[in-house]
Amino acid sequence: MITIKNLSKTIRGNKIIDNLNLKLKGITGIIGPNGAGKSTLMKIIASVEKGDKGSEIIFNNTSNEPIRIGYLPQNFSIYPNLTVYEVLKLLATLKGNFDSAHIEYLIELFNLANYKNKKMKELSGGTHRRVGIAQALLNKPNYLIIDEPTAGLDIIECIKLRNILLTISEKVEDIIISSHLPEDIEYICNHIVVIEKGQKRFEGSLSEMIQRSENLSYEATIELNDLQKLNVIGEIVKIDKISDKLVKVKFITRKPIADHQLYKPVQPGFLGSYVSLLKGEVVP
Ligand SMILES: Nc1ncnc2c1ncn2[C@@H]1O[C@H](COP(=O)(O)OP(=O)(O)OP(=O)(O)O)[C@@H](O)[C@H]1O
Repeated sequence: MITIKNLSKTIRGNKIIDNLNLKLKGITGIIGPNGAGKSTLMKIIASVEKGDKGSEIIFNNTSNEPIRIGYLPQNFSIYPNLTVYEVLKLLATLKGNFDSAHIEYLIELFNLANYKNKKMKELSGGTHRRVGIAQALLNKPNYLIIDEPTAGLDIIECIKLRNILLTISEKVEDIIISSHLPEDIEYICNHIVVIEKGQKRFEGSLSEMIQRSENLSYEATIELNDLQKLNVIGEIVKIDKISDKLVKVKFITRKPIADHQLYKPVQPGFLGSYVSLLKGEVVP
């Protein structure tokens, strides 16, 4: 578990992180809108940056192993003219942990065998991201910090990477993933932190998060032309097209809904709960 106490970060007079207190355990997903402070928080946990005076990050290591942190920054673009193998070898050496068998294991785990001799600048976004996570595992970390694992990836690459992260989770004490994609968090994480404007809006399990916004979520089948009217009643979180004119819409609202023939109460799901939290519909 990683305990974060009174963490603040001020950059040029702006409070980017505002007194965060968190207990991160298992696979934690940090989610929030653009500019919420996720990357800044990840950098501080990875010890790349420091919090303001009085901020504490405590690694509650359950084993006798020394603390080793693996980190994938949001923008991982290094050594464009080196091959995948050369990058892994170089970074392992720099981390003081060159082990060719482990590099081969990571190449296999991340399905990189066909790219071993390709230059970094020749890789697709998905392959690049896989190399990024592989390099974060070079020092056999017990804490893994991955900033936006699926940034810019297509849906198939996203699914592959999520599966790999689940596989890795058995080998490390804690994984912390930040994302602005609800799917990343919903499918991988057992502990969720929602931050906005550097402040905590929620911390807990998926079921606890969903519980917070129960009785706020509804579904209705309406004419496409009526979508704007629904926008006045609540916040639309999902639209499924039924025909050229009809759509099934899921929305959240705190306003009392009388017509339960038209508007049926439904489970909010992760996305509904997340939007409720950001819209201040539920009390954190
Ligand atoms: N070095 C810096 N100097 C000035 N402002 C910064 C710096 N680093 C971050 N910020 C500001 O802090 C805020 C939070 O940035 P951060 O990158 O941590 O957010 P984020 O939640 O990761 O956003 P995104 O999802 O867009 O990546 C933003 O308003 C950003 O402009």
